[in-house]
Amino acid sequence: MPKPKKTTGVDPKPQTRSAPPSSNSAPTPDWPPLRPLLPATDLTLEPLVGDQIYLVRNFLTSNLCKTYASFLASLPLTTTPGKPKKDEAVRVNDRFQVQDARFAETLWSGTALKELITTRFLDEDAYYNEEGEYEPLSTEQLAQSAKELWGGEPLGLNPNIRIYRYSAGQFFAQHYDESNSLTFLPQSMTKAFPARTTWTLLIYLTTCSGGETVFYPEPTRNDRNPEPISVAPEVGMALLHRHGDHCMLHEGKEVTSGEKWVLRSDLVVTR
Ligand SMILES: O=C(O)CCC(=O)C(=O)O
Ligand SMILES: [Fe+2]
Repeated sequence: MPKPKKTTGVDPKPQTRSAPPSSNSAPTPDWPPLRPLLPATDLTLEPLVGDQIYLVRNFLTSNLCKTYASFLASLPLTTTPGKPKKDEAVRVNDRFQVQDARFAETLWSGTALKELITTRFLDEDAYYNEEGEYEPLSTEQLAQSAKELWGGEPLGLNPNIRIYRYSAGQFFAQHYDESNSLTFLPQSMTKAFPARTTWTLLIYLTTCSGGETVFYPEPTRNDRNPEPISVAPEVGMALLHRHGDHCMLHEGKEVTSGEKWVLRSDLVVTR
């Protein structure tokens, strides 16, 4: 098997809310409003592999996904070449990329994501002491746990928004996602932070045949031949996986029928 590659395609230039769009980026789309949504209280961050992969089912409603898939089809998507540049993973899909800090902020705080990531990321067990009694965490304890899980204090989402459409025959070969450094200005603050991305966010807008995102755990002494972990796209499901130094090898399997639409960003935390 050829050595898996790192992906690029992430604009490493620092971006802030007030930064003018860079000349090589597309004009920001007139995104449909993110409604209807389920109330945040109906959603959970479900650990698929603790500390590595989390799912949020029904993160976007199926009506909203339909609206988005047809809206996104009107954007100028470009087919990535089958022959990648040196050191890039083979990736064959249609893609659209834009720097849009405002949309990234809406996706963060206009949905359940911010709440799930900053306050509702712990397992039930974390709230029970050794005697089995319920013991709420202090604000400081919660912030410390968030920092440990997310690799820093969560600030928001990467303004670098990527849209993928995979039709039958298209795929994204095995690779690791890289962490990127950026300067980040959260909506509610006046000061920009040195920041970096630590987790990949994928939001599936459709289902299809094939097209699973498959993760390959590293063999360990206890498990020399771990089973791959396969996630089949579900309408409106969000997937978060750790990237950078602790990224699991993964791929987007070939779509065999239908279309797989994915919206991608990354979690941004303090550096
Ligand atoms: O489309 C997928 O299932 C995987 C996408 C991916 O790995 C990426 O965007 O880096
Ligand atoms: Fe990836």
